[in-house]
Amino acid sequence: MTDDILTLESLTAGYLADVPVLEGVDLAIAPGQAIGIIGRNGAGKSCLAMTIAGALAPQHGAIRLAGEDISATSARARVRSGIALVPEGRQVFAQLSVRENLVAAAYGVGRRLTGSAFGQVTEFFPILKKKESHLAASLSGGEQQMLAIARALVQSPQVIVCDEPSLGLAPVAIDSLAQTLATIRDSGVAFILMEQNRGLLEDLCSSVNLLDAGRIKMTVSPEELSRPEVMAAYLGHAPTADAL
Ligand SMILES: Nc1ncnc2c1ncn2[C@@H]1O[C@H](COP(=O)(O)OP(=O)(O)OP(=O)(O)O)[C@@H](O)[C@H]1O
Repeated sequence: MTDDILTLESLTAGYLADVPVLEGVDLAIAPGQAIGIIGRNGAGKSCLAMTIAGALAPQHGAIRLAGEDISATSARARVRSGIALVPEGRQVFAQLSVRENLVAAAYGVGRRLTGSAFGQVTEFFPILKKKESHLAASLSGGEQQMLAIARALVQSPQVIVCDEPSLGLAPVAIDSLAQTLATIRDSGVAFILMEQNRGLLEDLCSSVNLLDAGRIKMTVSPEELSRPEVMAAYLGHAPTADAL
């Protein structure tokens, strides 16, 4: 028995039956720990996020939450048991207000959004409280990302899987996102970040895994990301000055 909240054991999975994208992935993550996943386009990062969240079923191997094998459970059961997905592209309900988006997320785990839950979550993102009646479509990209994370938080997750949270955000929005995610992590929530932004990985993660053609090719500390051989493995060629 370990203290890890989530473990993946020899996980093989893909979008189509018998066409594996991920092969033999092993990962372990403790409460209050964040780990990063990097990889080229098509390496399988989104496939990994969706398999952990239960949107894709494993073909082989196991996913354990607090030691219990949840590999065969549905996406709905996964989120109820404490695994929340913040999908690539945010996917908030554009034509619902900020508050309605949070009500819908709470409903997804069979709860009403209480005033105190709304207060707790918007403490992390005060702008969402200020804009609670605004349509999600009217929010900036950074605010929509905050809403996507707030939707996960109202589901009281033990693990949040974030697929490319910095995508399309300005540097200042990424800095502010990193600070907030660090506060959430320090409250005991575990994070898996499919992410390309080195600053965000350095601010949040204790280790970073390089996914290459569906396999974990190496695991490094965030500080090691700038090593030429790590960057070359990630990029597939010698690094240039602005890479990663
Ligand atoms: N819906 C799908 N059906 C079948 N194959 C898919 C589907 N989506 C992606 N793939 C394939 O699965 C492989 C992994 O894709 P995936 O999107 O998981 O990688 P990724 O690392 O998230 O890439 P990106 O950084 O471009 O989002 C790729 O070869 C891709 O072409």
